[in-house]
Amino acid sequence: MLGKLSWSDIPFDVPILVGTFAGAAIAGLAVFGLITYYGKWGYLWKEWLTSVDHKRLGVMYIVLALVALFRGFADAIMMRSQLALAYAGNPGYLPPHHYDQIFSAHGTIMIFFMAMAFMTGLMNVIVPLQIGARDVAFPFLNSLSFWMTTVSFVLINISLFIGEFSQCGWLAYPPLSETQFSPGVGVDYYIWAVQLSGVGTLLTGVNFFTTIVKMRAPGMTYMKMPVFTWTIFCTTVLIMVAFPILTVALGLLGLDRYLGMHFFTNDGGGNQMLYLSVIWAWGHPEVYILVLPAFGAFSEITQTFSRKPLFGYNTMVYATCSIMVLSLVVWVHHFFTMGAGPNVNAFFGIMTMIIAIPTGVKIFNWLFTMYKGRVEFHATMYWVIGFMITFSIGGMTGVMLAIPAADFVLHNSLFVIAHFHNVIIGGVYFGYVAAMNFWFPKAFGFKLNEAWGKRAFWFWFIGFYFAFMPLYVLGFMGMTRRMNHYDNPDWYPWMLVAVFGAVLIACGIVCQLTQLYVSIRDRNLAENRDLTGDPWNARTLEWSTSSPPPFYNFAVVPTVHDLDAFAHDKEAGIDTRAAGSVYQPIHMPKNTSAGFFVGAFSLVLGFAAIWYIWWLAALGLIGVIATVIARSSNNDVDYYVPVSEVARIENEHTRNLMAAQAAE
Ligand code: HEA
Ligand code: HEM
Ligand SMILES: [Cu+2]
Repeated sequence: MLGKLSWSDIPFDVPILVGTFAGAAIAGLAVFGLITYYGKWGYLWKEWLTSVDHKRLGVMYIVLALVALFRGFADAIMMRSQLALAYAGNPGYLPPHHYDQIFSAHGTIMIFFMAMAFMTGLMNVIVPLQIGARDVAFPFLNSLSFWMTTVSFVLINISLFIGEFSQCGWLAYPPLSETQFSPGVGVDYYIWAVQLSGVGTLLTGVNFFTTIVKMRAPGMTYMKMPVFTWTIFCTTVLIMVAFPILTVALGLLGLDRYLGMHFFTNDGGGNQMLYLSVIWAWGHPEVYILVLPAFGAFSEITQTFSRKPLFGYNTMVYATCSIMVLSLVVWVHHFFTMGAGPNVNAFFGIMTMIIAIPTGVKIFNWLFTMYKGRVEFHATMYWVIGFMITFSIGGMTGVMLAIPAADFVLHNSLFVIAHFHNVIIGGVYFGYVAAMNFWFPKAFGFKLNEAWGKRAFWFWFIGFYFAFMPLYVLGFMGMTRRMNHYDNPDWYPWMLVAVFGAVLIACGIVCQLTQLYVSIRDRNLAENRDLTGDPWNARTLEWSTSSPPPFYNFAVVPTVHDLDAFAHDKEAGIDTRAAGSVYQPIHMPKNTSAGFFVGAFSLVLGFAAIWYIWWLAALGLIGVIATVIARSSNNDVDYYVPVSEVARIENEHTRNLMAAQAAE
């Protein structure tokens, strides 16, 4: 009846998990109780959970990302403290099978649910506004993508309390991940969670690609598109090229596990090396999917806070496109040691090193943008400057790894771990946090507190160096990755430094939470409110509408005359909002619960398939198909906002604008 599921799969004997479960249950009940107490269920359901508004979906993605950050960081601090203890005969507090699940969950969650969700959230909030559109091309699909991502994250968290998670690292290499060596449900949890979220990401890629190609405001040619939109454009291309590869790789692994096929086993004619090639053909573009939007955010922020147009817009665009193309031809650098031969390794090594050129172009463009600018050292700029320093170091160590001969020594060592946290934290995470500080007033109408933002920055920045520089040293000393205990006394002091760094990062996260709390508390103070819609005197279209923007974004679709459309209009004295002009009724999509239900049924399908509960899996699948049919046969999906409503909202914004001007 319940497939493989039985009481013994609930880990009552692991105190950490029971404690976590109790904590999560209490927190969940508290949230549930508060929403019920304040009678907010209706509001939450109608305005948020069933919303197809890109801005709201974006905010929900970022909330998901922050939750994933806590979960991923909890795993990280457990690994760091284990390795600060588990030395010279002391086994530490995490048995190997648990430790292995932790690094696998940490990597999977941080990449798929922290970084990807954060990035998708940012593109949702910003891109349609930046190109002068009223929504994305396929609003319902957007909601569906969000729910696919969310249920996948739920699925991973279920694995904490029912069964186990994969012990095979964030990419589940066979043969370890085959049934023979991983007979439990851990790898199946991994496969289903990543597959479902991958579907969501692919749909997002198609959606935003179409949006950018088809829905730019009149006059916005490709070379007048804001840099952030350019980076998202390249990211969506990479998503459309790379994510199907991931789906196939995991699909084949799933066939091996579920139907006893032999794609990646050594017997029966399969070959595990094939898996490495396929998974990295997705995996390497994936890291650029994450970092390109961060580059876009840095470009917007640097030009705004340097009070200058971006230095070298054209080269920035060409550099982004070259990185996009090059990132598709370097994947073999992840398995130089596999034995493809010196010629193959040389080709991929050289291609990898070439990426340093367009990336360097970008770094120098940002520096020249700041050069002779009136740089305002706003909290947001701290993250940008911290990024330029940290990312350059991480990029250089990447170039070291790109030398096949050097990689033969460094592969699988902590040097690699140090390299990629160096680029991911210094590049991706710093970029997203900078973007959040920058665009927060646009999304909510008030600014984030600067003092706490700076404190968060310093903790993260210094904490990063303490936590990860020791790993470079340890890598040179020969310490391999994914170790759960060791005996070498020379390694021990460096591990203590690393755990100290992780504690500093924890303080950084606490400061970020405090920043959010303080900003929400003080949101009505005059200095925090953004009544103008343009708090930073910025250059692109999203700042030309109110903060937060009305649900239709623009009452009158703006016409673009130049690069940095809004800056141009401000200088030319053009009233971008065309206030007083005759409004037209606005065509908008209606909210729908279909995305939520497809997500919910997918969760049932995934969970049931993991546990071999086939009748339930069938029900889940039928639910998905039925919801899709119901949605497709529903013609009542859109409506027109009447002119009177538009005029009311716009007049209110005009009043705010005038009040703000009078206050100045
Ligand atoms: C956002 C994520 C991100 C980014 C941007 C990068 C960027 C780069 N990465 Fe990294 N990498 C990862 C994430 C990332 N990587 C991950 C997650 C792994 C490991 C996964 C795993 O095994 O689990 C990995 C692993 C990895 C390996 C495999 C190591 C191994 O397993 O043995 C290699 C080898 O070539 C490599 C190389 C590079 C290079 C050359 C760059 C370049 O793009 C860097 C370019 C940037 C600069 C060089 C700095 C700025 C430039 C200048 C200031 C100009 C002057 C510089 C020069 C002339 C050198 N990376
Ligand atoms: C916030 C601070 C962070 C700390 C302290 C931290 C710490 C760690 C540690 C200790 C490991 C295991 C190293 C080993 O194999 O011995 C690890 C692995 C990893 N981390 Fe992080 N990490 C952090 C943030 C991140 C972020 C933000 C990401 C990605 C967005 C990330 C992605 C990964 C990945 C992909 C792995 C590899 C997992 C595997 O081996 O399969 N980490 N991290
Ligand atoms: Cu790579």
